[in-house]
Amino acid sequence: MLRHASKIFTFLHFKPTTSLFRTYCTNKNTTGYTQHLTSQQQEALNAISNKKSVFITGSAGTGKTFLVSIAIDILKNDVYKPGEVFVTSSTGIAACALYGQTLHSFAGIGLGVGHKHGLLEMVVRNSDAFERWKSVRALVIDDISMISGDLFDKLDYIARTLKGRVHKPWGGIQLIVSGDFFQLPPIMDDQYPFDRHFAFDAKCWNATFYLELELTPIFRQSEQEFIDLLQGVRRGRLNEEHLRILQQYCCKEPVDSSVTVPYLYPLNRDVKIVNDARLRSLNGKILKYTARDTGKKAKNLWKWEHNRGIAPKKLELGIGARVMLIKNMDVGVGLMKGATGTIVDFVEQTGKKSRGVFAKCLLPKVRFDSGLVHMIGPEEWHVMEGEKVLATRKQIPLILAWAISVHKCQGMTLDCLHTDLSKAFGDGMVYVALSRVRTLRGLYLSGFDSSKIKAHPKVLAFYNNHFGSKQ
Ligand SMILES: Nc1ncnc2c1ncn2[C@@H]1O[C@H](COP(=O)(O)OP(=O)(O)OP(=O)(O)O)[C@@H](O)[C@H]1O
Repeated sequence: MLRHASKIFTFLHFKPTTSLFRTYCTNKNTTGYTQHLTSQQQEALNAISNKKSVFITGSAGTGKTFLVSIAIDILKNDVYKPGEVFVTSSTGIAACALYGQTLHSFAGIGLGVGHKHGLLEMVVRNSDAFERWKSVRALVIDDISMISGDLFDKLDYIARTLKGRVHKPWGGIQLIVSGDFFQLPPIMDDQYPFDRHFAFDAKCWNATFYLELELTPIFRQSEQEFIDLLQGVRRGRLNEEHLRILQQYCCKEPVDSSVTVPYLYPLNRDVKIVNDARLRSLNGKILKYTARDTGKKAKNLWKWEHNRGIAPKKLELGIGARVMLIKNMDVGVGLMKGATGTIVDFVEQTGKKSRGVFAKCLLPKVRFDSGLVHMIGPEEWHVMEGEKVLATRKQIPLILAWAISVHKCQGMTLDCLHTDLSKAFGDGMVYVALSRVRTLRGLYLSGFDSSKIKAHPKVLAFYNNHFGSKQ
């Protein structure tokens, strides 16, 4: 009781109290969050509310994204004007989750290829991008692991020049950067100088941050042996005990045959083949849902954003289809991103909510694995530029879920998953896949190859040097 009370005490004594309390209440009302902040999370928010640049890292499930969403609220409401805070991510999926845009589209640098002077000229010629750089006072970058050090330095150069403060890192813009370098790395490309592959390799990295913080308590998993195993996988170091546990979960079949476990594939191509084949094998009627996209400005840009976002343009569903919810609807009753279930019916829906968007106004009724049966109506996704809505997509918040890609499930928490670790490629992929699942009981492996579990030596060295974390 005392412990609980003191946690609330520290929570309420965080400055600015009003904003955090508002965030907390907002979260509670709309998504059912009821968490209290850890002292590390509070330390980060203290620095952020004092306009310091902060790098937040930590293992999967330590609450990085959760913390960043609170930080955004504080920055927009208590530190700056909403239009001075820009929220970005390396991928459209993560950007949509935080109601932001990709870093590339914020910056107005196209693919970001070429010399920094050329990119600066590109920004100056683009009045919208130029205006964004002029207005931005705080820039949030989530999922930093997929941004290269080369790009990080180029953006620092653009910021210094456009802000007219060439001696200040990022021209004095406050940076809130989060991510885990042990997860998916930047796509290898000849254009990146090898010595500046990771963002932490950037020449400006050390000068940029006032605080670099590694969050340690893990919230997604609670079994200690699973947490230890995941830490081993994260660092590419598996001991005999970890290998024995993975072996034990290899080729295990679901005990309850009525439970269908989603299969995680590294490649989208494989995901589509499996889902299409399974949908057609149901031999039932297939209903097609086409998303309604709106937004006048930068049509190509938002199409590009959405295509990397999570709501599909075209969605095919049928009775018996395995589906996954891709948006938090009501966390309190279990309608959260990542919840899986089966379509049991289609229900005719008249009225405003479904008008004109979906074929025959039939909405899917899903029996979730939790037992909850719920009709799923359309939801909206926005591509934001600061406070401005650039584009909106309206679609049923479901995807077929016999198979899912590792990239699509990033940031998600799953009750169970099936994967073949021997097919993984690249650093971090095995770790991202395994760390989605809450418990070892929910893990089904059809193979694993211990040589595929590896961490990049530079990433290991970065964490050892910066955080002294050698666990
Ligand atoms: N202080 C806290 N107390 C309790 N739960 C928390 C706390 N902070 C975060 N969580 C919960 O932990 C879970 C994981 O958080 P989140 O998705 O933000 O982790 P993450 O570090 O971004 O993970 P990943 O790297 O896999 O994307 C969420 O359900 C979140 O609500």
